[in-house]
This record gives sequence, structure tokens and C-alpha cells, in this order.
Amino acid sequence: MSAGGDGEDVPELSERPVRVAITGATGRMGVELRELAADRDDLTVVLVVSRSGDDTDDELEDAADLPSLLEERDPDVLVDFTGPESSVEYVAACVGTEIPVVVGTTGFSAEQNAALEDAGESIPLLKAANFSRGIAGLRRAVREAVSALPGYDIELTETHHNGKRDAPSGTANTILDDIETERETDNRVHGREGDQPREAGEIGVHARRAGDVTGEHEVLLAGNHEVLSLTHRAGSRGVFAAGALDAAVWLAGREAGRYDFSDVIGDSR
Ligand SMILES: NC(=O)C1=CN([C@@H]2O[C@H](COP(=O)(O)OP(=O)(O)OC[C@H]3O[C@@H](n4cnc5c(N)ncnc54)[C@H](OP(=O)(O)O)[C@@H]3O)[C@@H](O)[C@H]2O)C=CC1
Ligand SMILES: O=C(O)C1=N[C@H](C(=O)O)C[C@H](O)C1
Repeated sequence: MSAGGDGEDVPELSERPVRVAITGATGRMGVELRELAADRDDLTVVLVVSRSGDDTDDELEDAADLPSLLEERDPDVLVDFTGPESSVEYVAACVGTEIPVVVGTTGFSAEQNAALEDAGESIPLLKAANFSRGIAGLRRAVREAVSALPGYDIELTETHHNGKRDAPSGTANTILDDIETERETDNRVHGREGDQPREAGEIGVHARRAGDVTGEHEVLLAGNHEVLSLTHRAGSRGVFAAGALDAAVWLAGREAGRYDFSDVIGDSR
């Protein structure tokens, strides 16, 4: 079985393809996941679930029946890119049927995050706001830069398509958490208006929604008469879908617990 990452702790699964279930199958990411999965031989899609349905697609099953469908189809892992409420509901169905779950959904409230943490006590649960390897690289670079440039002003800007609901993006929030850990501060300022200069230590956050931009994140560090700009641009949703499917193959057969995409790619820092 292909596990990627550090090659350690790979579960003793048979060599058959990993059986995957996909929720939110009509969504932007759901469609991408199904397309990419069809080209892979390390996994096979055994269940696609939709809340809204599509008369032209007879593989789609009704999301309302998820618990019984999971019993019947017995996937090794479920991949969820939907919305916060549905994601929590689908994860509960996975807990009930002891099926590992990869969560790519973003925009959870603190209470919803706590419910997912609880689920990770009884099933393997891998949640990540971004399944791109480039973003993993950006996070490392940002942590290095923040640590190397104390006192520099930091502004984060993210840009996404006009259909995205949550703002700032889950990725932006993850990068901001990294920055705050490095700086030992939490002073986010969302957008800017009014009549006052920037205060030292603020971390500016800007979310833009426009057209069909797949996803861009820029962290700007400025001070001492210089500017450092670190930027990631996703060229297509295939980047996220490929990473999520790698995560699904990696997660199947693992022990219960909370995992992150960094575990899949062996990024220890
Ligand atoms: N971690 C990562 O790398 C990435 C994360 N994302 C995140 O994934 C999520 C989905 O993104 P995207 O595919 O663009 O969104 P879409 O709106 O295109 O698709 C989401 C799908 O989820 C289902 N859904 C949405 N709301 C509900 C609900 N309230 N109840 C039940 N089902 C619902 C619907 O599918 P159906 O009707 O078929 O059930 C819908 O089509 C977002 O949170 C986004 O931020 C996106 C890209 C990358
Ligand atoms: O909704 C999206 O499209 C994306 N969402 C994720 C996020 O909120 O960070 C990841 C990616 O940027 C695309």
C-alpha cells in the first residue's frame, strides 16, 4: 500500500485499492475528487453521496441515508469537502460506523471544531484546511521569516473565487495561527478603515472574493526599509484533490486519533 510521507507506521492493510466514500459529490471539490480518483489505481470509489442530487448522475446516493450506506458499502475511508454543519453530521455517521474520515471542509466554529476533536478520540480523523504541498512549503517559509524578522509588520492577503463562503479562508487562519505562535501574540486586524496609523504588533488580514480565482495566499513582512513577500497560488483544484486522496490512502487502517496533512507528507515542523 502506498502511504507517502515518512514511510513509518504504515498500517498492515491488504494490497487491494483503498475503498473511498465521497460526500458533497456535486460540489467543486467533490467533482474534482471523483475525476482524479477515477485515474488512480491505489484507491477505488465505492460511494458518492449528495444532499442535492443530480438526475443525470445515477451513482449519487442520498446524503440522508449516509449511516446505512456506510454500513452497506463498507468504505475504508470517507473524504468530506462540504460545509461545516454537514461535515460535523457526516463525521458523526463515520463515528457510528467506525470509518476513518478526511475533512477538507473549512469555516468551522469553535464548537464544531470541538465536536471534530471528540470524533478523533474514537476514529482516525485527518483534518486540514489545505491539501496542497505548496502551502505546506509556504507555512514553513512564513514561520522561518517571522522568526528571522522580529518587529516587522505582517499583513496577510488571501484571494478566492466568488462562490467561497467562509472568510478568511481556512488556510489563512492556519497561517495566522502559525504566525501568532511564532510571535507569541494575537492581534489580528481584519481589513482597515478609519483614521489611525497601524499599531506595532498588529497582524493585518485581508480577504478578497473575485471571479474564479482558485486560491491565493500572500504574507507580507515589512520593516527596516525592506519588504519580503511570500506567495502561493493554486493553479487548479486538482492540487487539493490529489493531496486529499493521498491523505485518504494514508489514513485508511490507522489507529483512532487526530491527524494533519503534515503527517501524510512527513513535514515534522
Ligand atoms: N482543505 C482544502 O484543501 C480545501 C478545502 N476546501 C473547502 O471545502 C469546502 C467545499 O468547497 P467547494 O467544493 O468549493 O464548495 P461547493 O459549494 O462547490 O460544494 C460543497 C458541496 O457540499 C455540499 N453541501 C454544501 N452545503 C451543505 C449543507 N449545508 N448540507 C449538506 N451538504 C452541503 C453540496 O454538495 P451535495 O449537494 O452534492 O451534497 C455542495 O455542492 C469548503 O469549506 C472549502 O473551503 C476547498 C478547497 C480545498
Ligand atoms: O474554498 C476554497 O476554494 C478553498 N478553501 C480552502 C481554504 O479555505 O483555505 C483552501 C483553498 O484555499 C481553496
